[in-house]
Formats: sequence, C-alpha cells, structure tokens
Amino acid sequence: MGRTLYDKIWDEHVVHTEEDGTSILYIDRHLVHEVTSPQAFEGLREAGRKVWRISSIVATADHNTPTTGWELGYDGITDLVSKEQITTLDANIKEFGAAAFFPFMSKRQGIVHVIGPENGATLPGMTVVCGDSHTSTHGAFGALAHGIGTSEVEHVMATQTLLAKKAKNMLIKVEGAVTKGVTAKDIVLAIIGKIGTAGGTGYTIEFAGSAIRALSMEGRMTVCNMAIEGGARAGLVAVDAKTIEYVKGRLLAPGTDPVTGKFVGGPEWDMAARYWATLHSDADAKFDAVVELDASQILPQVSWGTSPEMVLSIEDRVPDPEKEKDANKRGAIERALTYMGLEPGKALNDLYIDKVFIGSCTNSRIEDMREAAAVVKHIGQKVAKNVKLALVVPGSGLVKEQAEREGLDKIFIAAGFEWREPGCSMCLAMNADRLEPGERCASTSNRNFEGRQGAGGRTHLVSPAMAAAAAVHGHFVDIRKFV
Ligand SMILES: CC(C)[C@H](C(=O)O)[C@@H](O)C(=O)O
Ligand code: SF4
Repeated sequence: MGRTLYDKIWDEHVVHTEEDGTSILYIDRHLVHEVTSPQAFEGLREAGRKVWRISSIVATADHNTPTTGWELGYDGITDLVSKEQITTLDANIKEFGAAAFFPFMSKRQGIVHVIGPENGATLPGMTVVCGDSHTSTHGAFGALAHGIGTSEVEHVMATQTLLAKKAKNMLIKVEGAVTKGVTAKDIVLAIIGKIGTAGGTGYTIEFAGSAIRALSMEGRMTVCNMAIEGGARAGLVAVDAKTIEYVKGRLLAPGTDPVTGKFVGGPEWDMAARYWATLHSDADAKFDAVVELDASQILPQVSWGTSPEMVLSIEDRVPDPEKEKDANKRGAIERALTYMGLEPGKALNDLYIDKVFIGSCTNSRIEDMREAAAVVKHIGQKVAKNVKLALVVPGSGLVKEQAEREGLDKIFIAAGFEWREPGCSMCLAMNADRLEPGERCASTSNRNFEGRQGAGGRTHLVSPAMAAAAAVHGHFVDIRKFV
C-alpha cells in the first residue's frame, strides 16, 4: 500500500516503537529561541550533560527583542525580563554551541520560523523541532516539524530524539483558483473556519490540491503556520520544483559554499535534490480523513471573535448568538462578542480599528511585505486618522534588507506606517509593542485569544493586503475592490 508523505518521513526517522505505539524519533534540526530554552540549558548544566549534536542547533532571539531603539544596543531593551532572556540565550549558546546563532541585532536575526527556512536550516524530509507551537510552519518544505515543550527541548538536546506517538493522516485538499486579492492567509483561515480549532487534533495535516500547489513557498508557510490553530501539531506540503528552487543557495543548505554563501552544487546537492523529489504522498496512499475546499469560493477572511475558528468573510456580519441552538456554542459567541465589543448583525466592513499590525511568523516574509506595500501604493492614501498606530515589522533582518532594497519601507513610511526592526513584536506583546485595553487591531498574526496582543486588546486576524487596506481606510474593506 502506498504511503503518505507523513508516513515516509516518520519511517525514515523512527528509531524504536513500543507496543503501545510510543516511539523514539530521531531529530535532524533543533531551532532554539530565548523563551523556551533557558530551563532546558539549565537542566543540561545541572546534569553535567552536553548537547548531543551541536550541528543540529540553530538559534535566534525573537519574542523579546524590541523593534525600536537598536541604536542603543542591548541598553535599548528596556524590559528587564526580556533583556535577561536575550542575554541568557547569548551565554547558553556560547557555552553549549550551535551550527548557527543569529543573536539580537545581527543581520540574520528574526522570528525563528522565518529565519529557519531563509537560511536553509529547514530542509525537505527533515524532522524539525522547536520549543514553539508554530514550528508547524516548516512543514511547507515537506519537513515533519512540530512544536515541543521545554522539557522536550532538554530531551532533544541531550539525546537528539523525541518521544512521540504517530498521529493519524488528514488530507486537506484545496482545489481550483482563488480570486484576485484572496491569499494564503484567507485559505488557511477559511480552512480553520471549516474544520474548527479542534478539527485537526490527533492528525498530521497534508495540505494539497491545485490552490496549494499554486502558492509560493511563503504562502505555503503561511498555511502550515496555522495548522496548529486547526488543532494539528504538524502540517505538510509535498515537495515540488518550487521547494527545491527556494532551498537552493541558502546558507546552510547542501551545495552552498559556506564562505561565499553562493550555490556551487556538487554530489551532496544532487543526492539531496533527488531524494527530496520523492517527498510526496503516493497516489494510492490512505488518509484517515479528507477535507475538501473549493478555492474559488474563498473570500477575504476576517476573524470576529477570540478563537481563530471564529472567522467569517468580509461580506458577512457579526454573528447573532440567538441563532445558535447549541447552548455551549451560544455562550462562547456571547462571551466573544462581549470581549470584542461587538453587536450582532454589524457588517464586518463597518468595524473601525485603532491599530494595525503587519508582521508575525504567519505574514512577515518578503512576499507579505510586497503584498501590503502594493495595496498601500495602489490605494494611494495615508493611514486613516482614527488609526493610532500602524506597524510593519519584517520577520527578519534579511527580509528587512530586501524590502528596503525594493523601496517598500519608503512606501510604508510615506503613508504613515512605522517601519520597525524584526521580531515577534505585537503578535504576543512580550515586548513593548502591544494593544491597550479596548483597542481594536487588524493583525496579520495567527492568534486572537483574549489578551493576546495586550490585556483587553481586540484582535482581528486578516491577510497583509486586508490589514494594509484597513489601515488606510480606518475600517475593514473588501480588498477585492482594490486589486
Ligand atoms: C512563546 C512560545 C512558547 C509561544 C508558542 O509556543 O507558540 C509563542 O510563540 C506563541 O506564539 O504563543
Ligand atoms: S511571531 Fe507570534 S506566533 Fe510566531 S513565534 Fe512569535 S509570538 Fe509565536
């Protein structure tokens, strides 16, 4: 019988399986950031252990790094807890080692899920872990990638393996072509709207179909990034020519000269590329669940509530709890409406916003920057008066550099956006960027839980194009009218 892509990567990495299915999985790549690594390093230190395979570790600081004040260096980190986490990571990497470390303010620093693929640390067929739930992002490369907890971080560091049970296989097929203005973010929000935040629980999801194949690698990362929001620890997309082309010439990829950083090829690259081309589900592979979506029916999405599944299209209205028969669901809607300060029946188009955040590991890559800048340029207006702050935060130093080379920063700044230094920023308010109580935000991030962007803050998840258009109009608009 044929195997799914997940089966194939699992089989390649499983070291041992107990009768109850508990397995030991070999880990190829371990991405590390400052929030979930301190206790792990401390645990190693206390036990007198070393990192098993230093060359598997790639580290950066992202959650706590400020997005302004870099001219002050480390003195620009005003929050003391943030500063401690960042300097602790520096000290730990110095002591334990890493294949690559992109510390605070270095050119390649950025959100861990942006810098992994960007530097060729994430490669097809790998098992990738990180003490971070959005590690699912890396599945866009046909890598089995998922988030782990801090104690697992220590376990992987000490043994290069992870205890895991194999998940079931789910196939989400998105067929057809999206309408202009509809992006990868809208596709994944529509998927979560359909399956719910628990829909993928217990599964590894493979995203497939012509609409997924048509996406760039950036778009595929956006989709896999939110697999976790759909309940699955890992999301996958099959390897194709686009995947291999993206990887070619990346700093840590085979075939790249480590000194010049240029692609030179060679037998290692050839062997890898041949293997990567096999990383897709077999035609006769069996999936435990199949979900299908018609891409042409997906409209620009806006989340209205406090969970990513509370999402509707821009043509819709805020739901009415009275119409929900299930008492639990009705209660959840009521609570979300109260928190979000929304009246049932209000058109999503009419929601005025206070802040805009374009960034996060979902939407801070070069393509997202281009998408948002193109909308701002096309509409040709400044950020609306009612919008107090419109932030654009590139996902990494390299994204920032590339965007500036293309003049995107100038478009944003001229329109009244703030162009910041890379990091997680207002995605989760671990640094100075946050919402004040009651503030409403159009955000390109992935979570809209209560308080996620600051206590009392109200988050609406949208695509970069939708966020940019909302910034200049002051309220949500249907982006299809402007592209
Ligand atoms: C801080 C980290 C552990 C957390 C995660 O695991 O996802 C964060 O990145 C988030 O997005 O909430
Ligand atoms: S950008 Fe947001 S979701 Fe992504 S790793 Fe940072 S905090 Fe988590």
